[in-house]
Amino acid sequence: MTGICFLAGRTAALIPAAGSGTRLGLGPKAFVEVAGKSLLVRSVAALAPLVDEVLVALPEGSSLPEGLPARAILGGETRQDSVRRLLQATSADVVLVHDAARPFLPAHVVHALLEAIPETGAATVALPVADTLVRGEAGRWGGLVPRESLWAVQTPQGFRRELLLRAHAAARAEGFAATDDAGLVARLGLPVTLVPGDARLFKVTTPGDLALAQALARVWDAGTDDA
Ligand SMILES: Nc1ccn([C@@H]2O[C@H](COP(=O)(O)OP(=O)(O)OP(=O)(O)O)[C@@H](O)[C@H]2O)c(=O)n1
Ligand SMILES: C[C@](O)(CO)[C@H](O)COP(=O)(O)O
Repeated sequence: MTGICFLAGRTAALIPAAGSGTRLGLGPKAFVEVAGKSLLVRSVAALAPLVDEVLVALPEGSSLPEGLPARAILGGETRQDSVRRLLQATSADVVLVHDAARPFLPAHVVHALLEAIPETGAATVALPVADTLVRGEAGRWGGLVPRESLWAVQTPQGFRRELLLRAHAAARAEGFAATDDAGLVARLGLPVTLVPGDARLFKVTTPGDLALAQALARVWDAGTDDA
């Protein structure tokens, strides 16, 4: 396999990029550009050197930019559907699922994730919560939520492919929907390793996130941050 030598077999990056970007309001989000490069191009470029193949789930009627080192498939109705289709389109032994909407992916995070996968077969990048957390009740302070032991889940998430296929099949059979893939594995009662993530891995979801991404791109593209 390419680059990483502590995992046996082939590794594929699976990039769900078929969302409509409703909260951002600029059309299909993966094609929105930050400093001249789309979120999708940035995510593929971060992963392609570290894996054997890259597969991308796209919205109907769209195609990959020319020259991008990736293969496209048609995405599904939901993120979960898109990831299931991606899983079915590869025979890799290990898969890394990464949101196109998280364009700033440091290589050291991918290395740490790949290193963590063999122990349990399932691992996700996540960040310990740093803010005070509170329940909102009708717009008022409804009570503190202790933040100790709480992590905010990011992507990439890495799995033995067979394990994630099993988790997706079980979820589909039972009509269960989760907002991420590690949650489907955890739901089977199986362990998921948490790998410390990175603040720069935020998901571009709202116009405010896009403004942050434009600012970060200036140092990221100049190579003047510490990634
Ligand atoms: N049917 C879908 C829905 C989402 N995604 C992908 O899953 C990732 C996380 O989804 P999100 O940030 O929610 O993107 P959107 O669904 O595009 O955003 P919104 O919910 O605001 O419409 C994105 O890379 C998105 O393209 C996908 O592949 N297929
Ligand atoms: C997968 C994910 O990015 C982990 O935090 C998140 O759950 C995606 O959520 P979304 O509502 O589909 O953006």
